Amino acid sequence: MLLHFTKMHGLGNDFMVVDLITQRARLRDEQIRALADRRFGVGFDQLLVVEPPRDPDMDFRYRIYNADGSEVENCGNGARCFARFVRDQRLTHKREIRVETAGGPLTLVVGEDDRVTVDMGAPRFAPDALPFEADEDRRLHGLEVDGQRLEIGVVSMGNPHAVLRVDDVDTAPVATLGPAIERHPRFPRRVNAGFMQVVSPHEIRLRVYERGSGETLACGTGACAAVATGIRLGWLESPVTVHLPGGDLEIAWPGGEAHLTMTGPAERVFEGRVPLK
Ligand SMILES: N[C@@H](CCC[C@H](N)C(=O)O)C(=O)O
Repeated sequence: MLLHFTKMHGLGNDFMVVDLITQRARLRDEQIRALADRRFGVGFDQLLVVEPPRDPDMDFRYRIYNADGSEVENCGNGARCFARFVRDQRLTHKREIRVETAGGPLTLVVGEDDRVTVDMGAPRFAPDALPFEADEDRRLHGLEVDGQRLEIGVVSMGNPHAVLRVDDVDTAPVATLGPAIERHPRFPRRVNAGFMQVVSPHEIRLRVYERGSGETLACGTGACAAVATGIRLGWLESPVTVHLPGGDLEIAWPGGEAHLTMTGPAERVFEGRVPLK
């Protein structure tokens, strides 16, 4: 069969978006990996799938797969693209859209300027939420990686994140430490690894080595995880502008059990049809 898709991106974190409401398909892991291939396939960091909701209070089910074929709980940049997509495809006319994800419900709000604000829920710092094998429930945890002792924050934004503060993101060893943190045995379901440079209380620079996709130009949940960690540790104050290699996100979090909001762009690139082998 030929699968109709739309290529989109949020700050260069790129997606293949597939509507499985008006077309029928089942995508196996190996098919997702083949489609994700940047030379032989469509090429993307994540595949986003639009499905009918299982919960009648929701508008859609939002499913997310990494380039390695693994299904994941949440994707922040993807959530903004998802909101643009369902409106552009006329699957809804709503500006406030409720979606169910494997990591819990999300609310997506499309502004008049087409920027999308996502209610990302409350960050969860309990190690069991990721999960992370911790000796104690602390704000910073020691982690031995490649013979070095790192101090990391751990936080779930529906999906798991480790956050490491660095002096300069340009020289941070993201390509070597990133995969070592991602697959560290103390993270049994692997983890996304964020490298954060604090510029001022309202501004950070961030690079993220994503679980299942490698380093991306931007990571929405990673930006939320870094800001939540920085505010909890007293390094940052809400709101915070996050400078990622692909552009900027605005993150606000009043603290405690309050929800984080993330605002940024969502761009459509092209549409196509690809054979499903
Ligand atoms: N790009 C994303 C996160 C995608 C999922 C992540 N790689 C995971 O495995 O949890 C974002 O914008 O949040």
